[in-house]
Amino acid sequence: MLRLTAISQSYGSHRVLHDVSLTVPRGQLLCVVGPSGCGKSTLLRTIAGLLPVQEGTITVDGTPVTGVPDHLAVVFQDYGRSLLPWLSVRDNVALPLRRQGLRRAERRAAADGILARVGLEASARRHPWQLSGGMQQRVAIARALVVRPSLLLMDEPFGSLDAQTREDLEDLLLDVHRTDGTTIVFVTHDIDESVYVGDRVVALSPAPDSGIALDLRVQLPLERDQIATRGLPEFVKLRAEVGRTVRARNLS
Ligand SMILES: Nc1ncnc2c1ncn2[C@@H]1O[C@H](COP(=O)(O)OP(=O)(O)OP(=O)(O)O)[C@@H](O)[C@H]1O
Repeated sequence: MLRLTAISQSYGSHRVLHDVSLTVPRGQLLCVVGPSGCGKSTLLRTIAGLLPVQEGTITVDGTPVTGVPDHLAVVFQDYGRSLLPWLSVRDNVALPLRRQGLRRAERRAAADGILARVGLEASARRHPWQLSGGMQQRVAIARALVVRPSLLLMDEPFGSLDAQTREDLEDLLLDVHRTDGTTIVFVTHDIDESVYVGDRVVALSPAPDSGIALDLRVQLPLERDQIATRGLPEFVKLRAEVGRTVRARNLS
């Protein structure tokens, strides 16, 4: 379980988060929405231990976060820069396993298993620059999953992909979430996407509030379908509710 208690973060005199408290139960897929500059990435980087906590506390399974937590993986939007171009796809995915002391054959077998999972088994020997953007982001997701993270943080991971690829990766993420029960915090500026993939949607307010404007449970069937789910009255209602809250607070 991830627990944030009274978190406040500033850059100099610019306060970005104020008194944010949030509990994310194990296995939940939480989406964080809000306009550019409201602090979504700051929240994610703070949870990841990449920014020091200035005020408040963050715990993962009861342990305070003081650096990068164990069993954490992060996927950023910029897949192009996150992969090492001189390594094959398989070696990119296997890289995080070096720290776990696994032998080379074990690392490769684990990487191949995850690559099959994300539909890239045929590309294991290729290099990232030989792949499309969507395939590169699949590699980045595979590299995050290979460590079997208990907490997966994603910062607009599909933001720069075309619509079809984006939908495919949303469904891949849902499959991972359902199968592995990984706790996921997923930042997006796309309200539709947040309702489609989320178990829960939290909207952040920009300054001066700099807090949580909305915290909504998504009560949609677990089996989601890009066409059918988006046409459900409940989906339309939730999307409107998030959109109304965001607009009422001038969040987008
Ligand atoms: N390293 C930094 N130094 C100073 N100010 C920063 C830094 N990083 C972010 N900011 C500022 O903090 C605010 C929040 O930024 P943050 O990136 O967390 O927002 P965001 O909601 O993720 O935005 P986006 O959707 O554009 O990625 C912005 O006003 C931004 O300019």
